[in-house]
Order: sequence, then C-alpha cells, then structure tokens
Amino acid sequence: MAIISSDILYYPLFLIWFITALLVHSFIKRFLKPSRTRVPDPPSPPALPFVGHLHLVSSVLPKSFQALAGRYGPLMQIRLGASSCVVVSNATVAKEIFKTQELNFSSRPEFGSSEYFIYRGSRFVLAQYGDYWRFMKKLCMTRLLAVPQLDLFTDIRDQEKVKLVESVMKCCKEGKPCDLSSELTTLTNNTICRMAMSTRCSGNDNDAAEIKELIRTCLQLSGKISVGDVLGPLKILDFSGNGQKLKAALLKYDRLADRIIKEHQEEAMKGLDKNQRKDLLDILLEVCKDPTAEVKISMKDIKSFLLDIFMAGTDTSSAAMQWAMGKLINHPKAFQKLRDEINSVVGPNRLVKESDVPNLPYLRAVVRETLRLHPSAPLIIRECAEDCKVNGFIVKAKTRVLVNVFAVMRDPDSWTNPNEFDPERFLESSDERIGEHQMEFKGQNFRYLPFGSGRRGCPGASLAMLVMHAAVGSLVQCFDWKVKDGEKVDLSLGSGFASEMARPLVCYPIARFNPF
Ligand code: HEM
Repeated sequence: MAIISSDILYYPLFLIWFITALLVHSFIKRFLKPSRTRVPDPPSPPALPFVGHLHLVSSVLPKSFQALAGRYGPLMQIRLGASSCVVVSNATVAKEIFKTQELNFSSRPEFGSSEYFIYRGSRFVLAQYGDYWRFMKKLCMTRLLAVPQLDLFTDIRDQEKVKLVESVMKCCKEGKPCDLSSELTTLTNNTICRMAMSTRCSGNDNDAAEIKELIRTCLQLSGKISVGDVLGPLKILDFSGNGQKLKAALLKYDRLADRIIKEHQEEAMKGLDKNQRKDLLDILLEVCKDPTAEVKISMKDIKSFLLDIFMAGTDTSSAAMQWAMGKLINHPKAFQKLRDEINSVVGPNRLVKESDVPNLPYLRAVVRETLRLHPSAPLIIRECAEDCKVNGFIVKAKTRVLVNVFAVMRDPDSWTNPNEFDPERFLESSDERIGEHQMEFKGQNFRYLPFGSGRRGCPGASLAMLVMHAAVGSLVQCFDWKVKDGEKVDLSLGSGFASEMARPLVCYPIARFNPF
C-alpha cells in the first residue's frame, strides 16, 4: 500500500518540475539572451566529437581552409581537435582585422611550441601587444632593419650572392644536380648571420653553419609540436619527445649566442673603430646599456630577438626564391623575358646587383607574383583582445584568428585568373591595375598581403626583397635549368602551416654566362 501511494505522489511532482524547468528555460532564452539581437557566431562546418573539423582538412592547411571558405564564407569558425580558431579568407574581412580593428587584433597567441621555448616571455614574434613589443618594433623599423642600416651591408649581401653563383657554377662544372633549397637557405642564413652578429668577427666561420643547422632543427620541431597542439591537454605528455629535443637545440643556440655576445662585448671594450659598422647585436647591446631607454632589455631578450630574426627571416625568403625559380622554369616564356630584361639593363660584363632592381620592372613583377601565389607565411596568426563584431559575427576575446592570405591572394573576386602565374599583372602597364604599386607589399592593399599588414606586419620585408631580387636575377642571368626527373618542376604544395614546396627544388644548372 505504502509503495502505491509514493508512486501517486511521484508523477505529479515530476510533471510540476518538468513544466517549471521548461518555463525557466524559455524565460532565460527570451529575456536574458534575446535571440533576435544576439550577434551570431561565425558559421562553422558540422563538427565531429573530439576531432572537430579535423576530418575536413588535408595536410595542406591553407588550401583546405580556402575550400571550406567557399562553402562557409570569408569568416568561419574551425576546430581542429582541442584548438579552435576563426579563419579569414577575403580582402574585406582581412581589412577589418588589419585596419578597422587593428588594435584589437595586434597580439599573437601562444602557440604549440611556446612552452618549450627557453626564452618564453621575451619572444618578440609571439609577444602580446604591449610596451616590450612596441619598443622592439620601433627599434626594428627605425634602426635594426631600417633602410640606412640595410644599406651599410650591401657589400655583405653582394658577397653572399656571388658565393651562391659560384656554388651553382661548381655543380655545372661537375655535371651534378643542384639542390636550390639548400643553396638558397645557405644564402639567407649567411646574409642574416653576418648582418645580425658579424659571425666572421668570432673568427670562426662555422658559426653561421651551426646556426643554420640549429634554426632548421628548431623550425622542424616547432612545426611538429604545433600539430601536437591539436591534442590539447594530452600534448603535455610529449609522446615523441619533440619538446625536449627543441629545448636541447635552443640551449645549444643559447650557448653559442652567449659566446658571440661575449666576443662583441670584448670588441666594444677595446673601442669600436669609428668606421666599423655596427651589426644588429652591437646596436642591441648599446640599447641594453642605455640608462635612458624607454624599456630595459635583458641579455635574454637580445638572444631571443636574434633567434626570432633567424627563424622568421631565413626559410621564408629561401622558400619564396625556390617558388620563383620553380615557376620560372615551368614558364619558359617568362624566364626568357626576364633574362632579356636583365641582359638589356645589366649588359654582358657583370652580375646583376641590388642597385639595378629599380630598372628591372619584370624582375620585381616576378617576385611579387610569386609571393601572391606562394606566400611564405600563408596563415597569419593573431589573437583577439576583446569581444568584437567582425563581418556581422561575434569574435570572442582570446580567439585565435588565422588570416588565410593564400586564399585572399587567390580570391577570384579580387584577381583575374587567380591561379595563373602571370607576372604581367604587376606591371604599371597592366589592365588589372593592381593599384598602389608602391605600397602593395607594405600591406596597404588588403588583397595583397604576403608580409601581413599594419603595426604587426613583417619588419623584414625590405631586406627580404633586396635579397630575393638579386638572387633570382642572378640565377636567371647565369644559368639555364634542366629539371631532374622529367619536363616540369613538381610544384605541389607542402604540408603544414608554411606552404613550402612539397619536394626540394633539385635541378641541373647549365652555365650561360660566367661573370667571374
Ligand atoms: C619572403 C620573405 C618573408 C615573408 C613572406 C615574411 C612574411 C611575414 C608575415 C606574413 C609576418 C606576419 C605579419 C602580420 O602578422 O601581419 C611576418 C612577421 C615577421 N617577420 Fe617576416 N617575412 C619574410 C622575411 C622576413 C625577414 C627577412 C625577416 C628579418 C630579418 C623577418 C622578420 C619578421 C619578424 C620579426 C616578424 C614578426 C613581427 C611582429 O610580430 O611584430 N621576416 N613576416
């Protein structure tokens, strides 16, 4: 009897609870979160539990995101395992991020490998927008990477370019294939090492080679660890030990940098010869000692900053030059047009040099077109500081934002025949009228963003352009190129965040002009 009476009570009580819950729910929905005025989240493809949208992307991330944007729009939300972000894919939304709401998107998030970086907290490239970053950026733009400082090192860049041509000539003489990937990375690494810390001043020529190897290791390992980012909390287990390997490589760099700094300090004690130019390390050490500097920088900051310059500057420029050569080899008409231009401007007696570049519009157009199709940093990463509305959708504070410049620069709404290699479009005479011809690589034209834009844009763009024009010009001026296996260079895109070539560019050079 007692059992029956409790059942009788249970059902009405359950009904009352259920109806109350429904009422409270609809009250909250109606009054506390009014759906009509609520700014919607960016659109997002249907996600699977745990993996999110991982099943929708291939290893070539910028291309996968470009395809998804075709269906979900220029601002979409993507979740890869434990990490989520919004992806921007056209010029209009890129302008909102880089210009209209610039301050709100001027920080970068901590990413993948940051926790293994021994200099965590003083890194420049991944620094939050704030006093330290502002101070260092100003130093870059006014001194370290400013045109007068770059001009002081013209001879160094020229010597490294000559070494490149000599090394390729050697391949010709020996009938061996030339690994342009390795040759061009040596060029950019040596150039930056000499401009940054005059490696020769250590009296040890192997320093540049050691730095090249360490940077290669750091870039490879941080790339792999960034993929581990997707595992979220599991990444702390560091299954493959990449984090520890990265730490070991960084500690090795730290010891090397300590030694080179000590040598610079000893040189400075002896008193710099007035005619001796200051390299980046000399300037940084001066700033470190300056009691009037707005921000006090430490030795750790200096080592970290130089590492950033190496990591941001070597592979980016080298990858872009490989793409330029690959494109030119596969487009013989463009190759011939460029060689004719160089021959007519430079003449038959010497190698092309930096000061020729203003008179070589087709060379400039080739490099710009290459960066349009193959930006070395195809996914520019920023972080949102405060909740805001972008393209009609809410972007919450702390959201990671990836601007897919690969997609922006191939958008058919902005470019005619966007996937074709057509350097002519960058000539003044072109019908396409790219627009601000002088400004476009400085990121003031939001459909052309190889170097990003705004205060967070690349401070190394001028240096990269100087090195790339002279090197690509020389390789076209001096050599014909025969593809190793077959008629055409394999121009497949590589995997990951940086869209390098899937396979290193290895070709047979045939000497056409010997400047030595
Ligand atoms: C073809 C060559 C290069 C390309 C395509 C490239 C591209 C980029 C891009 C897209 C960014 C992010 C910009 C943004 O967030 O808006 C960046 C940042 C940066 N780049 Fe470059 N870069 C190149 C060469 C260089 C060189 C040669 C250096 C230095 C020697 C350099 C140093 C940096 C630094 C330090 C940053 C971080 C700036 C900041 O966070 O404020 N880059 N680069």
